[in-house]
Amino acid sequence: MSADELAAATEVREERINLNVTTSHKTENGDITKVSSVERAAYAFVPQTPIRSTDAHLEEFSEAMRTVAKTLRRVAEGKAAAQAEAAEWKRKYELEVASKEHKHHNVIKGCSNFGKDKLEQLTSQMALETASIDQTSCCGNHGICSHQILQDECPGPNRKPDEKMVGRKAPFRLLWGCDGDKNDQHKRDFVSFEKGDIKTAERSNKQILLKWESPPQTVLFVTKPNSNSVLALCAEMVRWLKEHNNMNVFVEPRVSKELLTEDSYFNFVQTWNNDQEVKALHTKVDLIVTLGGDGTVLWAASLFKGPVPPAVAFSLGSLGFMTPFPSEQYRECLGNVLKRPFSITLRSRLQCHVVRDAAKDEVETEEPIIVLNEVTIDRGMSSYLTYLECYCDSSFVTCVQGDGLIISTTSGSTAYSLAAGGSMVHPQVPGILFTPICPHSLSFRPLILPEYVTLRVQVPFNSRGQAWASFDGKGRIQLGPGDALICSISPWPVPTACLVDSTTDFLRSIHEGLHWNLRKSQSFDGPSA
Ligand SMILES: NC(=O)c1ccc[n+]([C@@H]2O[C@H](COP(=O)([O-])OP(=O)(O)OC[C@H]3O[C@@H](n4cnc5c(N)ncnc54)[C@H](O)[C@@H]3O)[C@@H](O)[C@H]2O)c1
Ligand SMILES: Nc1ncnc2c1ncn2[C@@H]1O[C@H](COP(=O)(O)OP(=O)(O)OP(=O)(O)O)[C@@H](O)[C@H]1O
Repeated sequence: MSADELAAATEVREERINLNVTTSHKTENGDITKVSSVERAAYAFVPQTPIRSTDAHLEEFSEAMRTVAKTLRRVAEGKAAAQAEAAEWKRKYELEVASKEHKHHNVIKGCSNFGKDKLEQLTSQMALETASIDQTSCCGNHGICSHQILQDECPGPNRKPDEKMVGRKAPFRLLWGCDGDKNDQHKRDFVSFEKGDIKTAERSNKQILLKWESPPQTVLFVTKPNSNSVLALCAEMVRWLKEHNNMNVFVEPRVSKELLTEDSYFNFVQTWNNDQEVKALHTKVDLIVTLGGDGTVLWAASLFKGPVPPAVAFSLGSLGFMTPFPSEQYRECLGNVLKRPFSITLRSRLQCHVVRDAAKDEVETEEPIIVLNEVTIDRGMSSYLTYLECYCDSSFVTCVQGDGLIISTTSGSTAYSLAAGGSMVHPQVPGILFTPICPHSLSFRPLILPEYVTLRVQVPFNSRGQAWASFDGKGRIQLGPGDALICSISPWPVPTACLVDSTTDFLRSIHEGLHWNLRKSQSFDGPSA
C-alpha cells in the first residue's frame, strides 16, 4: 500500500469515528442490539481499503509467484527434453557399439559375408516393428507365415554344417505367427498406406516362437538360495542334462560350491569368478533355467545388463507369475524347449539413470540400472509426503504428493503396481505404467504410457524431504532435492519361455495366483427378469 493510500484510508476511518451515532440492529436470532456508529464504522472498516489493498497485493504477489513457477517449469521441461534426447542418443550409440561388436565377432569367426542388412537387423533391438522379413521362412503349409526377426548367428555359406559348436552360442530364430494371412501377402509394416488410406496391415503383437537352428549346448541355472529342495532339484536336473543331452552347465559360484560339497561328480559344472565374467555370460549361455519364484526370475534377469538368453522358469515359489513350468515335469518341459520351437514372451525392461543435481546433469553411473518389474521412488523412512515432479519426454506430467511413485513394466504390473491400484497389463502390451503410491489427492488415477517415452522424476528444490529409489525391490538409492531419475525401455528384453503361450500363461497366472474375479455363481432359482 502506498503512503497516499494509507493516508486516505486513515482519513475515512477518522471521519467515521467522529460520527458516533447509536442505532438499533436486529441480530440473527431476533434480539435487538445497540450498535454505535463507531462499531459500525469499525465493521465497515474491516473489509475496506487497507485490507482490500493488502489482498490485491497478495493476489499480485501470488500471480507473480505463479509466473515464476511457470517459468521454472518451462526451464525444467526444457531440461527434461534435453535429457530425454541425450538418453535417446546414448541408447542409439550403445546399439551402434553393440552392432559393431557383433560385426567384429562375426568377422573373427570367419563370417565376413554377414550381410549389412543382418547387422542392421541386430541393431533393430528386437523391435518387432523394424524387423526384416525372411522371404524364405514362410512355411505356407499351415496358413501361418513366419517372419524372421532376429538371428543370433552368422548364417553365411562359410559355415560348415557339421562344424563343432562347443563354446559357440546356438543360433536361433524368432518367428511370429500371423494367422489369417489370407491374401498370401508377406507384410512388412504394421501400417499400410494403400491408395493413400491408412490401414492397419498387421496386428503388432503376435505370439512369438523361438526356433533353434542348431541344438543349444549351454545352460545356466539360477536358483533360489537357502532351500534344500531347490538345491536337490538343481543337482538332479544338472545330472539329467549332462547324461541325456551332454549339455555344458553354468551355475552361480554359491551353487557350484554346494554341488561340489555334495558330490565331486559335479566337477564339470562351470561358474564365474568376477564381474567381467558375468558380463560375458550372454555370449556363452544358450538357455537360462530358473528354480524358485518370481524373485529368482528377477535375480536371473539382473545378471544380464545387455542381451538376455531365453529363460525357462520352473515354479518353486508361492505365486509364480513369471514361472509357468511345473518342476515335477522338468524332463518333458526341458525336452520340449531344447528340441522344438516354443512360444516366448518378450518381457520389456526399464533402464534407469540417476542424475545428481551436484553433478551438473551427468548421469551417476555409465551403466544403467535395469529392472524387470519396476523402479519405485518413495519416502523411505521419512514421515513427510514425497514431492516428485514428473516429466514425460519434454512434457510436464504431474507432481506426486503422497507415499511415492511406481514406474513399472507390464511384467511388473501384477507386482507392486497392482498393490498400489495399477491395472494388470498383458506382458506383451508395449507400455510403461505410472502408478502413484497412496497419493494425497482424490483424482490421481494410474496411467499407462507408451513404451517409447523417457520419464524423468525429479525431487524439486522445495521438497521437504529426500526420496529413495529402489529397483525390483532392491538396492535403495537416496535422491536429494535437485536429483532426478531417468527411465526408458531398455533395448534388451527378457525372453521367457511360455508353458502354452503368452496369453494363456498370463491368464492362468492371474486366475491361479490372484484368484482374479472369483465369485460364487448366483443360483438359478432367483426372480425372473
Ligand atoms: N506391496 C507390495 O505388493 C510390494 C511391496 C514391495 C515389493 N513388492 C514386489 O516385490 C518384488 C520383488 O520380489 P521378490 O520376490 O524379490 O521379493 P519378495 O520375496 O518380497 O516377494 C514379493 C512378492 O511379489 C511377487 N512378485 C514379484 N514379481 C512379480 C510379478 N512380476 N508379478 C506378480 N507378482 C510378483 C513375488 O511372487 C512375491 O510373492 C518387487 O519388484 C515388487 O514388485 C511388492
Ligand atoms: N540366485 C539368487 N541369488 C540371490 N538371491 C536370490 C536368488 N534367487 C532369488 N533370490 C532372492 O530370494 C528371494 C526369494 O526368491 P523367490 O521370490 O524366487 O522365492 P519365494 O519368495 O519362495 O517365492 P515367492 O516370491 O513366489 O513366494 C527374492 O528376494 C530374490 O531376490
